[in-house]
Amino acid sequence: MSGDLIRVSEIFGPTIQGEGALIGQPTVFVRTGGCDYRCKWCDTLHAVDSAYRDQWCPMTPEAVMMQVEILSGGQPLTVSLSGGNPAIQPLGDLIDLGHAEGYRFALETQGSIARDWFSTLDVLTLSPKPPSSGMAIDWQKLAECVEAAGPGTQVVLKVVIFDEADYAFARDAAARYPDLMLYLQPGNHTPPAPEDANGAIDMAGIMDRMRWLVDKVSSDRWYTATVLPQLHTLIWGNLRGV
Ligand SMILES: C[S@@+](CC[C@H](N)C(=O)[O-])C[C@H]1O[C@@H](n2cnc3c(N)ncnc32)[C@H](O)[C@@H]1O
Ligand SMILES: Nc1nc2[nH]cc(C(=O)O)c2c(=O)[nH]1
Ligand code: SF4
Ligand SMILES: [Mg+2]
Repeated sequence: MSGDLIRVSEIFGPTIQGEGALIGQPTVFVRTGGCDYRCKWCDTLHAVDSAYRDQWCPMTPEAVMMQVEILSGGQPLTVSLSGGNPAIQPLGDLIDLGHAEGYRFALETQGSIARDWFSTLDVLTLSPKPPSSGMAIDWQKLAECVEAAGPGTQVVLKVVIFDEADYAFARDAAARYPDLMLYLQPGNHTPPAPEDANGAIDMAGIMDRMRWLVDKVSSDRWYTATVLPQLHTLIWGNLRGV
């Protein structure tokens, strides 16, 4: 048995990756519990708020990998590590175990904590939080995450956009990292309450925001940005475990 225990909120799939660089690709999710942020609009509070920690399960890397193998039918695919903030957890051994069996690993984090094992990931999505989140950006920490990933890991940026200030923030992020792909994702202003597993969603409102975002990117001639909705939200709304 190896390493420290990983605090797991849920493991589910296979489903498709609904966001960003790997959108549409089959994946199994490992969602860790606990986060150093409290974004106003977080859509995953059941993996953030410590009121739900009794639902989080400490697991060995071997136990997590066994669950991933059962869900994937033993056929290697990309494992998506999310949270909460998965950077809080000791995930290096899990990544090594999975790699030995042909699995790939993508991780989503806000960029507040850098880990040396970022360099063993296949894809690192950094999602710095814009003003609407109520969180303050630490550009130095984000830079440490990019540096920790190194040349062997594909690093991309993904920014959630609710309003003009968020859009300006995304432009700033793009200017700081002109060589990284940047995904703009319209915010879901109707995120689920943690106790509500099937919450309804204001799809028309999200699509209005998506159109506004496309119009802005087009009229600004911002041709290096990629605008994508949360595909899983379009398909399943706020349903959990998909
Ligand atoms: C739930 S977070 C977990 C990983 C990490 N804590 C982070 O924020 O990147 C996964 C992704 O969902 C995005 N997200 C969270 N709430 C959202 C919302 N209400 N609308 C759109 N995207 C949201 C986050 O910005 C992040 O890119
Ligand atoms: N299908 C699907 N795609 C996702 N992309 C990012 C997710 C997340 O909550 O981190 C997520 C999720 O929960 N489901
Ligand atoms: S950083 Fe991610 S998981 Fe944490 S509160 Fe913000 S959106 Fe939610
Ligand atoms: Mg989500």
